[in-house]
Amino acid sequence: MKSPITVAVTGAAGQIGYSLLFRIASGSMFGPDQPVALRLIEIEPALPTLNGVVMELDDCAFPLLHSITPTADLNEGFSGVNWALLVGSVPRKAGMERKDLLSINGKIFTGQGQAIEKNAASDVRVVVVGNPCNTNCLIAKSNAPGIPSERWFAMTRLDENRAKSQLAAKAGVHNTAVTNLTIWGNHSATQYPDFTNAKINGKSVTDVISDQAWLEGEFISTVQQRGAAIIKARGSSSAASAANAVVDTVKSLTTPTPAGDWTSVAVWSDGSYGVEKDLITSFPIRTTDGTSWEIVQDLPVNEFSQSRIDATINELKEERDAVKELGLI
Ligand SMILES: NC(=O)c1ccc[n+]([C@@H]2O[C@H](COP(=O)([O-])OP(=O)(O)OC[C@H]3O[C@@H](n4cnc5c(N)ncnc54)[C@H](O)[C@@H]3O)[C@@H](O)[C@H]2O)c1
Repeated sequence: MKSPITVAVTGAAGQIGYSLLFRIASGSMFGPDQPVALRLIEIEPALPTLNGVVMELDDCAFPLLHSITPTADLNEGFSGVNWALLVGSVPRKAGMERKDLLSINGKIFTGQGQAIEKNAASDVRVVVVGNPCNTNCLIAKSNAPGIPSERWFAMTRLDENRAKSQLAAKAGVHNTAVTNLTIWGNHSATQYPDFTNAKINGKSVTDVISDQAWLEGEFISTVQQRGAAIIKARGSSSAASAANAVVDTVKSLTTPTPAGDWTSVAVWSDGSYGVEKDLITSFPIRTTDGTSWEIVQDLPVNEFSQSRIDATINELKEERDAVKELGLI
């Protein structure tokens, strides 16, 4: 038996946590022969609810679940962790400005960044899910300067999965036929799902779907607005699909990418594709060894794509400037 991987999940008593923890504990994230030690981090008032989740995890008798540590103490929660999945954050409420949200959540992610740097294992990798996830990741990373830049990720995989599913439905194929789908930029309504470089059964999407107006219009807006559509339909935000995307994100970062394909995840910009350095931006990413990764280079970016990418990058710059002004980075 392998020795356990230690995984911290913040916001563990929340909606996403309620799906995610059971997927991790069952082996979906790290494989059927990899034991996991879970560190479940919550704010003090949510600990009783978290206790109920722990009881349910116990009741599953998962063979791979090595231990469970529920805690509101960041030092204990991040101690020796190999993966930190930062899901918890405060949702935007009616009347709250984006700046207020950045300020409230910013404070959470400064503290978590510092605690990760102080306590985590030397190989720690961090995936930020709590919104606004790109900028929260930037804040946490800026507060943990000792952790290498390539270990920080923010989640855009749910957007990639949504985009693949929309393209598959339009083309009348199974979603596995859709590959090479990049989400560029911010996980927000400005994100750009790039159909120009995506493929369906190895062919360019634009060769398979001739309805260019749909691709440039409804397809993009459906993906951008999918979160809002789910809130409207369900009365609460996407949770099981978000948890599934966290599983997919970690799996894609820990297993070699299929030849010729890539996945979407927001990473530290090294200036690729003219994106300002240091922004946490979603790019096409691939890994050959499941540890290191690279931004796929030299994809064609036409005028339409460039204008969309510029819009989402501009939003990221505005968020970065706002948190800089607040003294969070
Ligand atoms: N990146 C994505 O694709 C994506 C997709 C869906 C949701 N999200 C985001 O994920 C986050 C969580 O969503 P949810 O539906 O689980 O929300 P939720 O409100 O159900 O749960 C959030 C949990 O976080 C906890 N929390 C708040 N502050 C905390 C802190 N400082 N430390 C630890 N825990 C804390 C809360 O107590 C709560 O239990 C939200 O910000 C949501 O917008 C991101």
